Amino acid sequence: MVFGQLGGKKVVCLQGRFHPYEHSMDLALCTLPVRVMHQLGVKVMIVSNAAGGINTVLRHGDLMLIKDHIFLPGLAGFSPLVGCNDPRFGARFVSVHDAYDKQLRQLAIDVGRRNNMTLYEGVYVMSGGPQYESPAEVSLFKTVGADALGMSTCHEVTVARQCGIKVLGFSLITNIANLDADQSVEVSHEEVLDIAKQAGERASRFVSDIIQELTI
Ligand SMILES: O=P(O)(O)O[C@H]1O[C@H](CO)[C@@H](O)[C@H]1O
Ligand SMILES: Nc1nc2[nH]cnc2c(=O)[nH]1
Repeated sequence: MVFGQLGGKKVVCLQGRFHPYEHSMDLALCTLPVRVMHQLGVKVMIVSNAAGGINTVLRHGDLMLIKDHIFLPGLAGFSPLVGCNDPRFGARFVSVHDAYDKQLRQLAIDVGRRNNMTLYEGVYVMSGGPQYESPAEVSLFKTVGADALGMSTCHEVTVARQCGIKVLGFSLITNIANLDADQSVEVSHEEVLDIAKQAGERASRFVSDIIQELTI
């Protein structure tokens, strides 16, 4: 965790995140930093991730605001909220209806517009990974309404919502996930890292501009 000030606000920044595929799907462990942030008094969490584009409008380097998510591991019982519930972190049963705060999304859209950025809005689906998806799996996700695909974020957002932290999330599209099994093009982690590196500065400027304008 890095502590500092940005736009007159106190911020804490994670230098990385724990992925369920790195920790045998122990989602309670992977979300510990979110619970620590709650105990520190954090009110707003901004999450970002690298994701494969499913929606055909999405191209390499695009930013997609997350409007909603499909938490596949969570639906299958791998939720950070299973097990004993500690009421210091919120209720046993949690609504994620408004997981990605509408006012924060509007603020991000306004900031993007002022900076002439093209911003998409869509649904992020989290798979367990670490293998990338087969073309048939991507096609399944497309059918159920997903626009972008990754292996993170939903477990962190679920814990944040349980704690009452408001969330803004966006995906950087690092690869086109929507591929044909007969094409020779495939996703690689090198491609993901390369596009993420190129977009780093633009994405961090976007986040700082949003933080400057936060009124919470
Ligand atoms: O979601 P983040 O951590 O940004 O990274 C995404 O990119 C990695 C795969 O290339 C996976 O970890 C996936 O979740
Ligand atoms: N699951 C998944 N995660 C990603 N992270 C970056 N790209 C991808 C992708 O295509 N699929």
